[in-house]
Amino acid sequence: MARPPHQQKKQRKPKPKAEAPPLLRVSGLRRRFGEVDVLAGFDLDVRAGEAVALVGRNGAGKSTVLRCVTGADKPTGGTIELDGKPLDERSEQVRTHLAVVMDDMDFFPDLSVVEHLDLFAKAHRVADAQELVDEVLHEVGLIAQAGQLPGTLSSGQRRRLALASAFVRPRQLLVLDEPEQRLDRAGLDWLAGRLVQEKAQGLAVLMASHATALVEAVADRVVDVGAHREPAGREA
Ligand SMILES: Nc1ncnc2c1ncn2[C@@H]1O[C@H](COP(=O)(O)OP(=O)(O)OP(=O)(O)O)[C@@H](O)[C@H]1O
Repeated sequence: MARPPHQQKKQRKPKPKAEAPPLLRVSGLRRRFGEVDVLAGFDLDVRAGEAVALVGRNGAGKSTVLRCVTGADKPTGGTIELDGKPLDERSEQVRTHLAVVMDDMDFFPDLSVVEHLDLFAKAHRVADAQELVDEVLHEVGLIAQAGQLPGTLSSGQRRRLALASAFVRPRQLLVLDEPEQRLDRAGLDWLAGRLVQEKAQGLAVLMASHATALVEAVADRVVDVGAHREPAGREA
């Protein structure tokens, strides 16, 4: 039986959700090399749970954006904020937000695969580091190579180690520069699945990529860096 009106629970309309502030906000980013403005006012927002792919021709400036975001390069102008704080603060919070896999990752020549991952996990004070390292080693297919030194790995295995290092540490934003490089078909499928899973867990992904299938599988938004500029050699 229906309750009299004064006893009925009020059906509250759900309040419209204020749009979450972006985890990463890049505003008016400029980077000049010599006489060339590689980036001339680049804007980008990336929200938690979102993947953004930077695409574009060779030399468009994709890695330059990522290098500025990770603090590896210093912009000529503009601002970069991570969780509302200027990136150049390099605060503990900012450092623990970012997991980075760039093109040119170096490894210690005298530390084995498992020692690298242990180092990453323990340096970031991960609880149950050993368990997580073991899980990730299995996941990236490097369990048989756990005791090998980086110099004895194939280039694809080194790429898997670089990716593994991002998955054994805390992170809110994953920055990946052409993560598809040197991965075989199975590796590409695994990576796509893993990045979709990262998003589902509320993490943000920013990657530069030339791999159309990976971009299509993972990215919520695709940003063509330097789309407004002519390819090298065609500029007036
Ligand atoms: N340290 C540097 N000194 C001078 N020029 C640089 C430097 N770093 C990058 N550049 C130039 O900036 C431009 C953009 O380079 P960037 O690596 O960002 O391109 P990209 O879009 O990532 O290209 P690719 O698809 O080939 O990886 C290129 O013309 C490059 O030569």
